[in-house]
Amino acid sequence: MKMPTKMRAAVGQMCSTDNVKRNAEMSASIIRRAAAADCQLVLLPEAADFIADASKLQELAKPLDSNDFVKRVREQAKESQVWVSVSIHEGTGTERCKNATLLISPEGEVVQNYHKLHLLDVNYGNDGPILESKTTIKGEKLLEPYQTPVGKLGMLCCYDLRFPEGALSLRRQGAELIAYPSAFTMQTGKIAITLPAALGYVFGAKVLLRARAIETQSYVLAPAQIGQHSKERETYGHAMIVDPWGGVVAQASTRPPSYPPNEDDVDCGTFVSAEIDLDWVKQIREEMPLWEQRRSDVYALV
Ligand SMILES: O=C(O)CNC(=O)[C@H](CS)NC(=O)CCC(=O)C(=O)O
Repeated sequence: MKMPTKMRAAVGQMCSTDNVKRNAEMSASIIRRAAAADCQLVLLPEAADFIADASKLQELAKPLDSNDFVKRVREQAKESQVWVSVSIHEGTGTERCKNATLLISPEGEVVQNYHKLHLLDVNYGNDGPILESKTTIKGEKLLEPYQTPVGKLGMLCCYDLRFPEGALSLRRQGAELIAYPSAFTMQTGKIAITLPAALGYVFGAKVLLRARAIETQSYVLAPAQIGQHSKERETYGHAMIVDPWGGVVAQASTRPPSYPPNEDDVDCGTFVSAEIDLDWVKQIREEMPLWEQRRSDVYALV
């Protein structure tokens, strides 16, 4: 009998605050509900553990072996019997943390820990300057795509989106799905398009997420933070799933949760899901064999 190849993945959208315990319960709630909706893989956004003032980093960023947030998410993955990916601030015992994306099995084990390669050190418009490297140690390697029931999952994170080499390299290593857990800034969320000016703004990251999906012929999974996290921090949302032709097949509501947050409402996170069709991925790659047509005689391959 042919194994079923159509499975479901979910991307979460939430508004993490400096209340780690609450963020853990919000994460668990998304996992529980997505599992009940027949998803085998649930992705939670960047900084799911907390979004807080840099002065609180030392206190809140815990190493993996003593991290109550991670413990709670692992328990829920096990209870709900799903694969989970979640991004956190991993404490290192130094002044800076690592921007870590964990992959957790349905047994509740952490099977991968990817550290964000590209840090958001920028100075533009109303957002800037932002210096992620002040608080974060950058990662040093890509991890080999991991075989999940939904497909081979390659891990990247948020700002990594702007460096297509990472996605191309993961595809070369066999990725069928590429994850970009994110906390998009308000300014990069919107990019101005000049023609026609009347249309105003399009969502910049959406352009990039679709480009990464099209050029790697892979599903792109982007869970996201949304809304007002504190007086100072706001993110853009737009959690989405893009199919390997670049179609946005799922996008979360653009409505942010209320601020200040209702601390008792741990079910205010949302998720959207999509069917993942690996037969189609295979077919697209056969019909348009980009990886056999690359010109290594002309340019360096990633
Ligand atoms: O650690 C935290 O508190 C949460 N992390 C973030 O918000 C990170 C770094 S500050 N955000 C991004 O990388 C957005 C990139 C972006 O928006 C783009 O490339 O368009």
